[in-house]
Amino acid sequence: MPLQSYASHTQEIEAFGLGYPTGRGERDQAVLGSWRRCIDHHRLDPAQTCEAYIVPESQLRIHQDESESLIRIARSGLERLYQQLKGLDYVLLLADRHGVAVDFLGHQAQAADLRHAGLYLGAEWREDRAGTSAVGACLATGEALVVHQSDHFDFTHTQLSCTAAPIYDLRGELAAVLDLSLLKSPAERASQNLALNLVVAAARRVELANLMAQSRNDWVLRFSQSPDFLDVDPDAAISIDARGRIRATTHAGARALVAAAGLEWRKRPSLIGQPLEHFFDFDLAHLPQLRRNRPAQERIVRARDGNILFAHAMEPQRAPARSLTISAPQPLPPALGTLTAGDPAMNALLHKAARLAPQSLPVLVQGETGAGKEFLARALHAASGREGAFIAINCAAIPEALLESELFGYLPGSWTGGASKGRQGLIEAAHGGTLFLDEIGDMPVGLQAKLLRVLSESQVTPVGAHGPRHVDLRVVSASHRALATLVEAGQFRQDLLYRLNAAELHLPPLRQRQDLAAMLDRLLADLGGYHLDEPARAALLAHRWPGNLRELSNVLRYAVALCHEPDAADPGGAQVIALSHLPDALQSASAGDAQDTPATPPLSAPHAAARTESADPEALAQLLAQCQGNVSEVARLLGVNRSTVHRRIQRMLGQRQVHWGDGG
Ligand SMILES: Nc1ncnc2c1ncn2[C@@H]1O[C@H](COP(=O)(O)OP(=O)(O)OP(=O)(O)O)[C@@H](O)[C@H]1O
Repeated sequence: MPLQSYASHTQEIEAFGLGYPTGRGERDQAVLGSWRRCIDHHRLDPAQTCEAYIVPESQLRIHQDESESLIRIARSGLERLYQQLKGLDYVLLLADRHGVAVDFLGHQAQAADLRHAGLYLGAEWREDRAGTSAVGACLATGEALVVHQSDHFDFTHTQLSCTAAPIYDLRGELAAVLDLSLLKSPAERASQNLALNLVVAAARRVELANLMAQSRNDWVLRFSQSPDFLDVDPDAAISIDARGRIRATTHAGARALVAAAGLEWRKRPSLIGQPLEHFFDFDLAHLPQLRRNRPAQERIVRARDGNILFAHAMEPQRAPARSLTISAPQPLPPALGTLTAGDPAMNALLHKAARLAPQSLPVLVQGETGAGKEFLARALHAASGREGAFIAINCAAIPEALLESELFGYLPGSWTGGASKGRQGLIEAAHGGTLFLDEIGDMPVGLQAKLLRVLSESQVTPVGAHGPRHVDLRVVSASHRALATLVEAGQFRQDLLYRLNAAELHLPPLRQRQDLAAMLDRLLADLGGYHLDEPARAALLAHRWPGNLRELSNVLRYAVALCHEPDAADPGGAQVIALSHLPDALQSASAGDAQDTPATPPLSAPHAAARTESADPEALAQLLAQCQGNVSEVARLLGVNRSTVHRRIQRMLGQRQVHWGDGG
């Protein structure tokens, strides 16, 4: 494909934007998809050119810190790939999920040219900033692709040829992009086919290495279509916990599981936590037969859809893995240290949190409901050294009409329902401190634009005020919903997401934590020094904790209350919690079933009727009355979070209005 002039390049994209076919039939669909997003979604103008942007050094360090373990794991794979391509002038970039190049391998002799072209450490290739590029389009679609010369949206980059492949984390989320680029390339797009194969294979190997590094205490099952490559270069891998449930997968592993269960990829449920036998005709007990002491040709497994694969099972390493780092990790600040009892993933997350705490960088905390997102936000504030207050606001709990005045405040007389003296908003109240935006995914789209302005300009304008006021804020936000999915559905602004998630912390669900036993002891000590007998401990350890730490805390408080009752089995009322003190669901779980049932304390009839998502409105109303309108108490009794209760109340009120209206 010959190089285009600035004028014909701009014309082609503009014509495409207006719905005309492109002059070049050979344009790849993935490239055209990116052009469409650049025009319709990012509102970029092909006539406007812009040099590559390199983030400042201090920001680059934060991006590198966030991707530290990935960079370490990816490094040897990148170096191998770079060596394979030596002499061909390729540059290798590892970009994080924000599109910033956090690692780079290229000719130092060409450093100035590479930096100028954006093929350099710190270059930011997000689609909304740089237009169509291999990194940006790969981040937007999660698919590997080539963006060759005039495929680039911005004329500035049309000398480059770039090929990128996605790297997914163990939860199946896009974590990074591996990019192989050339400053000068042959005109033919097909010249990059080999680069595409190489980069896809390298990304797969990085995912495999990541899974191996993080699954030392689990079984790892690696798959291949052919026995010859099984032990040396498998296609996919999954890890399995001691109860035979999927703990982690590579991207190809996830695809293999979805195919094995005969599911459609787009409609797949969460794979993590599912038993192995949902996907294959064997279970945990069969894994030792798939170890390497048998020839690869004999290690055949059958998927539920009838497909045959070759498998290699690697048993958990019993001895704790020796740390690669020479120095001992720094102790955690006390506020953060209390959130772990030794789980390796939690420890790693908290060390990252400790590095982020003193910075003003916005942090997005993700995790299942009850996993401790607000606890972590408070600990980040405590460890930040910021002198202002910690101000928390639950965006799901405040009616939309009030949320704006709550956040921004208002001047006297600016609205009829307001206090006569006006009121300071929560954003201003957090000046010098931390603003915690809980359930940020529920913020109305109109307010999202206003919040974006506050974050980008550090200024807030109260309702009715003429001028803005400066605010010094640290924003921590949280959501149990995947915000990227909300962005795709048009319910959350992408530019706001980029403002909020400069750093992301993913809290592991309690069922994946290895410190459950120690957490039990710690929480019981905090409750006044209680102990568990063996059956009770076994039942608690076997439970799956769908409500996470909130559920655990409720169950323990319930058990503590019961173990004080006069009890024939324990006449002395010693502070020992027995199986009979636990909620019924946990007692039956200890008999081997009901693993997925939330173990909230037993409920009375209205409690039970109010508990399901399609809750009986009358039962919910009754429960609210019993708790004198205390939503937190209702949430505690139902074992759900406060925003769920608020959502149900709103639904209940809506249903009632319809009912009354019907009745005339
Ligand atoms: N580290 C912890 N130690 C002890 N209890 C905890 C811890 N973290 C959370 N909890 C318990 O879980 C409850 C819920 O915690 P938190 O509000 O931080 O969770 P969350 O993830 O923000 O929940 P939601 O998504 O429902 O808002 C707390 O009220 C507390 O009882």
